[in-house]
Amino acid sequence: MHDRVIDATGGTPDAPGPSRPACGTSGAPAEPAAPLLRVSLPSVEDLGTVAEARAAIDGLDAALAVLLEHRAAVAALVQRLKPVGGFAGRSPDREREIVDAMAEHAPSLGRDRLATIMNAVIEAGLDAAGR
Ligand SMILES: O=C(O)C(=O)C[C@]1(C(=O)O)C=C[C@@H](O)C=C1
Repeated sequence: MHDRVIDATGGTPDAPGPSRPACGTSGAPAEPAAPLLRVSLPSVEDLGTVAEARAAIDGLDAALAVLLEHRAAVAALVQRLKPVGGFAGRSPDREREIVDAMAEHAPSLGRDRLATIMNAVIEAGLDAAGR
C-alpha cells in the first residue's frame, strides 16, 4: 500500500514529471502550474475497524470523483479538437496505451480489470461530452 508522496506523472516532488512543469524562482518553493489534488493514502495495516476502513474509502472516493470529473472535462476537449470526436472517433490503440500505462500503477488489479474500468470511464466521458 502506498504511504509516501507519489507523482503519477512519472516525476518526483524534486524532479517533476513532464505534465507538471516546475515554475517559480530559484530558492523559493516551486509553485505548481495547475491546482494539485492532495489525497491521503492510508496504509491498510493502519486501518483496524470497518468505520476506519470506510472513512478511508470515502476519502479515496472523493478524490476519485474529482479526478473523474476533471478527466471528463479534458476528454470532452479532445472530442472538440479531434477531426472526428465522440463515439465515432473512438481509438482502440489509444485506449490500450492508457490501460497499459495505468496497469503499472495498479498491479493487484491487473490489466483486464483496469480495461473494464477504463472502458466504463471513457464511455461515460464520451456520453457526458455529447450532452
Ligand atoms: O485520446 C482521444 O483520442 C480521446 O478521444 C480521449 C479518449 C479518453 O477518454 O481518454 C476517449 C476516446 C478514445 O477512444 C480514446 C481516448
